[in-house]
Amino acid sequence: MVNSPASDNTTTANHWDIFCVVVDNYGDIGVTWRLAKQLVDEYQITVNLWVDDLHSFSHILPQLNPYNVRQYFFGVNIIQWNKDSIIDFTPGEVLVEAFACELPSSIINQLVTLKQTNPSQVPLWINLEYLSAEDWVEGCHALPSLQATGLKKYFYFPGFTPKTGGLICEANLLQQRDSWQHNPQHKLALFAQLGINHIKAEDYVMSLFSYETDSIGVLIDYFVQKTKTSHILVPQGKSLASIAKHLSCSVEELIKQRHFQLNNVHIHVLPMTDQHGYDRLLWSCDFNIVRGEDSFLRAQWAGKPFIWHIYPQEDDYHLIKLRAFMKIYCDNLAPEIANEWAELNLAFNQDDLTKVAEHWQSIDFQYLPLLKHAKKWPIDALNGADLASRLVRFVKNS
Ligand SMILES: Cc1cn([C@H]2C[C@H](O)[C@@H](COP(=O)(O)OP(=O)(O)O[C@H]3O[C@@H](C)[C@H](O)[C@@H](O)[C@H]3O)O2)c(=O)[nH]c1=O
Repeated sequence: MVNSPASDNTTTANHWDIFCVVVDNYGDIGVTWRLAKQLVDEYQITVNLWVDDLHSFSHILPQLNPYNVRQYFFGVNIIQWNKDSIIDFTPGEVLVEAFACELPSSIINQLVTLKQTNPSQVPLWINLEYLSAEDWVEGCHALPSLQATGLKKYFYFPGFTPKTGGLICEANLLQQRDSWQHNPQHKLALFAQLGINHIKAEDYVMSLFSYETDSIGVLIDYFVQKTKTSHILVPQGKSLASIAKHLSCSVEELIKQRHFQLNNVHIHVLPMTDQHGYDRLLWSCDFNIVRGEDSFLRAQWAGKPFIWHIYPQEDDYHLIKLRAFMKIYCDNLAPEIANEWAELNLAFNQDDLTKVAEHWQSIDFQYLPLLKHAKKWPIDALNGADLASRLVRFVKNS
């Protein structure tokens, strides 16, 4: 990490600006932060990452000072913004508006003026959309939309097929994961670093980063009945409320005590770490429960079986997205395992506790084929090109 502060944002015309509004939780900033780091690291692009909420950001980048308007980490210029604070914006080559966050009118006006005076200098304006495995994504990816101002904005859809914008995955990530998983000492060292010294290499370890759901209690009860020692590692967040409810204690107690034991089950409350640390946590567990968009993808890159607790949307639209993903994930999986895994995910997301218990047990018995599938999946999902490389190519060809 190079740490010399960016003095201002008057970087070369050849820079990219990424704008992010933190709607909720960490997914919006999580995705844009990964993309910004990768564009710098692998494509030597100068990137300004404009973020409205540095407090949320600091949960996944602990070195960040939430009160500093401009700072520089991993080669990325991080700039705090709100509609009124943008006075010295210099357009670069590309302007990424993440997840339809609205750009300030001052910037739009600047682009309109540029179009009139120097059209070749107008940055390529891209709206980076949320990830979905639905079929319609292919047809909408990379379409331009003419704005009332005469400017053109392109819709960039990440996705799981060659005709979409791809998936964020750094060039060497899967090799790094393989060498990490090759030696069990890596995971034990990580657990020790997180303050847990008594996990043995053969223990069953699950990470849990979900929204609130009573399904978690069902899984705890399942592990309690088993003779094998299990550890549930819970980064501090929304899952704790459900654990506290199940254990009839308070979230504060969980956070204070950090370790709870029920028979052979150990529940450990972890601090949130940076993304690098979180990836390694996912690589180190036998099973991961993840959520939202970014941790969902990182669980896939971990090559381990997982449950996706999808971000809830109005009219249960999220279940359509969940089904679309499961359909492609299960494509090369034996139908009886695929069915159990899909039913488990549906039940978990719908708080259907009886079905969670039933399908979790089946999945537990089918762990090895599911693991084999999870290991192979990233190559199928990436289709030869990750999101950053497709995005850079898209910019070059536009
Ligand atoms: C637990 C943990 C997570 N993280 C990171 C991983 C991810 O980048 C980020 C979590 O983001 P997600 O997994 O996407 O889940 P999320 O629930 O935090 O974010 C959600 O926000 C909503 C507004 C969006 O609509 C959703 O699609 C989704 O993005 O936090 C760490 O860096 N360290 C940690 O210790």
